[in-house]
Amino acid sequence: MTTVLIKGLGLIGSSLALSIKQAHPTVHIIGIDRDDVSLSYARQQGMIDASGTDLAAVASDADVIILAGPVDVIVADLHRLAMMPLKAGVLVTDVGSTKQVVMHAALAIQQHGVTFIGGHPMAGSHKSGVTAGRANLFENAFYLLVPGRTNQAAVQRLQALLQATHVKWLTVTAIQHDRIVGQLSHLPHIVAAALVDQTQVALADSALGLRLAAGGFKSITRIASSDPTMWAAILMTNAELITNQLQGYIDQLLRIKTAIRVHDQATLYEFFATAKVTRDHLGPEQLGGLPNFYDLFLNVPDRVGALADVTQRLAQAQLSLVNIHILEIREEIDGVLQLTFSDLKTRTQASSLLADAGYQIVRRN
Ligand SMILES: NC(=O)c1ccc[n+]([C@@H]2O[C@H](COP(=O)([O-])OP(=O)(O)OC[C@H]3O[C@@H](n4cnc5c(N)ncnc54)[C@H](O)[C@@H]3O)[C@@H](O)[C@H]2O)c1
Ligand SMILES: O=C(O)C(=O)C[C@]1(C(=O)O)C=C[C@@H](O)C=C1
Repeated sequence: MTTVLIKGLGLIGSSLALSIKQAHPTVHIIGIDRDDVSLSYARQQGMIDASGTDLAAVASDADVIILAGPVDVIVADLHRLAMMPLKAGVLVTDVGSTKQVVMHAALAIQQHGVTFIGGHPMAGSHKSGVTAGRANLFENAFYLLVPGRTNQAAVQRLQALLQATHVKWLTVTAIQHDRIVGQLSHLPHIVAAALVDQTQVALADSALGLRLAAGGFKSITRIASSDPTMWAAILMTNAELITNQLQGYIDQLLRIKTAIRVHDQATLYEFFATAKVTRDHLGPEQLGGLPNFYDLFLNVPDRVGALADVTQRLAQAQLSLVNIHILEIREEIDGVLQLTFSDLKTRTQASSLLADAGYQIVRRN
């Protein structure tokens, strides 16, 4: 029997537990968390088979250890694991959002012959905690691996364990990881939080203030609802790269500020036009899109029952869906629904059916 230990049963830890159970129902999962309520919930939901609060008490039982707490906790856990007896052949991995600091902390267990693979599923949510966990959270997302000198067999062992995540595996170095993810994830979280905080202060004297926020403000600031403990740890463990990237962003804002002040229409046009071209090419398929499957993207109105209407129509016509994903739903504005089919014929039939029912097809690929 394989025993998997997951430390940190929040959004990511519980989602991994669910997907492991899906592909390997006989795997014995032990969950560790400092929060007893999360552990009871996870046991009730069948995400885990056993629970504990002390890493030292159960670490030596595990064939695989997944560290899924905030990055600073992952670092501390790696240091503690280096002092504990572990099973021969144990595979240790993490899910932290920064990798250089984690890989450095893993050196101690690696020196004891333990296999460590740095990991980071590039999917998540602004919601945190065990109740937000979903087996399909990572579907279509990139799952970045930093195997270092780990052999390919260990990488394949991890990928087989996490096969039901349906991710796209990608190997990177820790520095590559932190630079790219710093720009694509860490910086945007700072921008979102800064905008919310600054707006709150700027409109504090207005009775309406933030209540008037519409689609634009809400879509750019969704991630400002993320967990502050997790984000403080991320910024502190990727500080140098992020401060440089933040400076690049501040420089860009200052350039635009000047263009606005001097009424430099050409610069302002260029600013928006360049961003539009880049963003338009980052189509929904790059946010998801199962390889070798057939996607249909359609606009859905922001009204109760729209999602149910689409799925019911498909079910009545016996058109099977592989996956359904809401890419964007904004209040009072159409959202985009990604429907994935296993073959072209079904996708073509679904496309005609939904177009006939009045849905606007955005694209097919
Ligand atoms: N949220 C995302 O979008 C996302 C995506 C990819 C990776 N990550 C990374 O995954 C990790 C977990 O993030 P999450 O979103 O699941 O966070 P979360 O807040 O949902 O879960 C963290 C869990 O760890 C537990 N915990 C915290 N400190 C602990 C300690 N000292 N001992 C025992 N348990 C402890 C908490 O009780 C909680 O259940 C973080 O390192 C984060 O950077 C997050
Ligand atoms: O979708 C979200 O809400 C996320 O914030 C997910 C997100 C990100 O895209 O920045 C957040 C942190 C992770 O390390 C990876 C993914």
